[in-house]
Amino acid sequence: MTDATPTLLTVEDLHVAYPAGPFWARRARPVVRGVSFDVREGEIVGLIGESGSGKSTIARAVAGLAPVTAGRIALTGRVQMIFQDPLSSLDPMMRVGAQIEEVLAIHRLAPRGGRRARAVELLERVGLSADLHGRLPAALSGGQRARVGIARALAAEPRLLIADEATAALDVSVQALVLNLLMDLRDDLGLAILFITHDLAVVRILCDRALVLHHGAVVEAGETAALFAAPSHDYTRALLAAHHPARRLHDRT
Ligand SMILES: Nc1ncnc2c1ncn2[C@@H]1O[C@H](COP(=O)(O)OP(=O)(O)OP(=O)(O)O)[C@@H](O)[C@H]1O
Repeated sequence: MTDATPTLLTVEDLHVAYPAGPFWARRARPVVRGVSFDVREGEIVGLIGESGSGKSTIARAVAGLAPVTAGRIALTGRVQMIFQDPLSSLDPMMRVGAQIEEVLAIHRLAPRGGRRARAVELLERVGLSADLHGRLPAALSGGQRARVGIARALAAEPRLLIADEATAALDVSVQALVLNLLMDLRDDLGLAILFITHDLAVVRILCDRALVLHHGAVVEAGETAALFAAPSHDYTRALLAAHHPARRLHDRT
């Protein structure tokens, strides 16, 4: 990563508020308050923070799916999201290959006659065999479904992937394989990834940089190694301590 690496996503002073209260007294409840960050090509950026801190809302805002009340989002190229539970994001009645081909058709990224071959290529790209093309999602393992979710996202040829707790439901060993796949995709395609997670161990392995969110605001941001080694904000220290009982004991003495 150099200064010349292109920036794919710029978020500036983002504010998001959801409608709240009864219909006769509607008001806006702010959940993201003045968040700014950028993501460069080939960079994996972690978004961490407690439940309800606004991580998914920021992801949805980048994808154009949240009620942005102020700020600016500038995105170069397409963004695709991958979710924790591919069973709910994949169509249970549709064969895996057809779901990938559907994305190719929507984005006009392969001629009708070439879609099947491209879908198989994408399955193989994520480490799945071509014969999964004709299977229904329910016939796959959790790890296979996670890979199909990634293949489907890749079909749109995004430059940025947003992974919202995408590996949280997987066994640790399967999770490691999927994280390796994401790192390979970053290396091979220059894909940037915004990775939302509760799991600080995953952030440490995967992310170049991380942003710590607290009540809808970024309280700390920096390179992952530096952030973990010397957190400067009390909230980050608390977050790290909660995940590292040994550190907490050490800090008490
Ligand atoms: N569609 C919605 N309408 C109203 N409020 C919402 C909506 N989506 C989220 N919220 C609220 O916005 C706040 C931020 O939620 P968000 O899902 O962004 O947090 P998060 O950090 O991703 O949490 P988690 O880690 O639990 O997924 C929460 O208080 C949540 O209840």
